[in-house]
Amino acid sequence: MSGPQQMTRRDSWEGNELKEGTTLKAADKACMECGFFYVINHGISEEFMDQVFGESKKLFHLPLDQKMKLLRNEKKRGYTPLLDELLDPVNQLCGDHKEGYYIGVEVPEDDPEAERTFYGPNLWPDSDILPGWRQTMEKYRQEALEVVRKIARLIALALDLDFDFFERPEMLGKPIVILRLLRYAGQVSDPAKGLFGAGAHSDYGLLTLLATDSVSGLQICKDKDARPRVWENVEPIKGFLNHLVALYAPFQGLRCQSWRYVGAMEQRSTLHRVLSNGQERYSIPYFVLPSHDCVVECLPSCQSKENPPKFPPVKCESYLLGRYQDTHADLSTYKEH
Ligand SMILES: O=C(O)CCC(=O)C(=O)O
Ligand SMILES: [Fe+2]
Repeated sequence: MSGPQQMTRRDSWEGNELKEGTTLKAADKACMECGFFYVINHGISEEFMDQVFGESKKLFHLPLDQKMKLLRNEKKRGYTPLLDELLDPVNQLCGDHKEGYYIGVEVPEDDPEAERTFYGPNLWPDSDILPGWRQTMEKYRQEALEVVRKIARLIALALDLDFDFFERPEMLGKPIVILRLLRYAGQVSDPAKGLFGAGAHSDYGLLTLLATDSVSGLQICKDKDARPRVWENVEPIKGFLNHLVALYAPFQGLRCQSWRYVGAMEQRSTLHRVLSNGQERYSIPYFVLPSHDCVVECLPSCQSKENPPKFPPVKCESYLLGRYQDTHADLSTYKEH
């Protein structure tokens, strides 16, 4: 039997016991009702978060030709220029008004694992230009993964699974993680004209941990099928500068069909987008997916004869690859650079 009491006994959140499952219930409710929740007291210091944002800013403020030398490669690592990504082709006139930088799991070129689609060496800015940059990002990637693991335990318990369900080797044992630095340049969004900081989309993984600065812009739509769609602001929380937003992205079968929001979203995480108000804005989503070979299918605790799986099983690697191909510009577009 798994449940709140077991979580209290076996684990704690940085020393704060999960009293009578209060945190568990809150996370469960947040996932059920909207798929987004704030995470505070997560153990990553405010000072370090400031450092990570500071380093991100330094990278984006490099001259464009230097950033283009780090243009994303076939492994989806490196710099993505303004307009590179088009998340909502139906409603967007052009790509997102944001630039980004992808950092994944670091696997040396000569390691056989580097052949995996989403593993391999990262592209790092020259340490003469940005000293300590790589170390800061690697440290953040590590610390954020620990936070994700803890949240995954809560979600497992909420789904009535063993608390370590997501820690199995094919899941978060060898996860695909993608740390992405983002900068919204401040071009004012205008939905009526099809101009967005980031077009409406659902994330693709198991969980996204999103760090934002204090500039507004993120919005969610709890029911993507409602017409007109209702968009709600996800404001940075005042008084808790150092917070993260966790987006439970119920990756295909990791979703629980009996959960209201999953029913509403059909298969993906809560729809969200970014509208820019003219101010420069920085954010750092951290996408966590299971291993390449994980066959993602409906959880046993979420199906029955009356409620059979809605989607066929899919391999994590193929699914993610498809989503990237659908949303990013063809690399040949940048050939002239
Ligand atoms: O910048 C944000 O707040 C959200 C970014 C986002 O949704 C994404 O990159 O998937
Ligand atoms: Fe997203």
